[in-house]
Amino acid sequence: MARRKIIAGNWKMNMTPTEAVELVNTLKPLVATEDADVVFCVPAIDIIPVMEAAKGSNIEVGAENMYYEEKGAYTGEISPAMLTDVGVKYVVLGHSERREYFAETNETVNKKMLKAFEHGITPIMCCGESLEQREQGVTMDFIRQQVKVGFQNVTAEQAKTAVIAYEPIWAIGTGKTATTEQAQEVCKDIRACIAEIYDEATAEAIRIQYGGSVNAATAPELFAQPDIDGGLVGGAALKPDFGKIVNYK
Ligand SMILES: O=C(CO)COP(=O)(O)O
Repeated sequence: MARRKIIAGNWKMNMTPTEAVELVNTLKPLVATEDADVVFCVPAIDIIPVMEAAKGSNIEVGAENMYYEEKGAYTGEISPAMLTDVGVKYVVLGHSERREYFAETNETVNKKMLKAFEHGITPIMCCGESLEQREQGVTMDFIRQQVKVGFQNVTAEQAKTAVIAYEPIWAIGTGKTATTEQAQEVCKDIRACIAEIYDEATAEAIRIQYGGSVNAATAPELFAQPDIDGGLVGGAALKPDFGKIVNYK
């Protein structure tokens, strides 16, 4: 069974609601395709205007984060029900920037994963090593731990619908894309890890993206790899180039 590609933009803390609507209007015709799922993961305040602007297009809207409690005294947080209420289908969880600047751990990512599934939101769970870890040769040990803990108590049926984004930290926003071989190797190992936790059928179904300085030039080769099912794109998702990335073939 061929997995459907999923190409997502992670806008990070860019684009005011006004700018967001302009960007969607620019990108809408450029990202039209029937061959892949196209997701714009945007800041919480942009979600509703982006959904309005994207109406009638193939663009799905995702969030960049979410809290794991249902509701209550958690100043500044966004709940899963707030996202589903406006039709959000995806949420990026455990991005390395959230792990680094907002103290997210494998355990909090796991809590968010379970909540996302409970509410029918597809998580895009990020993992990836630092340059130091790569140089020390512990890349896969580190990522396996992120995946194992992140998927704790997630059922095989849920895991089949999940998305994992492999994002080497040293490749994010640096212009230094991992080589195709490096990216394919780790994505293959992540799939093997899922097969160990669950079974072959789950490993075959789960979609694994590569992220880190993906651009229109590198996307075609990366996305042609057997274990890379698309990308999570930062900087280039804010430009017309995102249309070329989506229509990489
Ligand atoms: O972090 C990323 C996507 O989540 C990658 O960002 P860049 O594409 O800007 O390197």
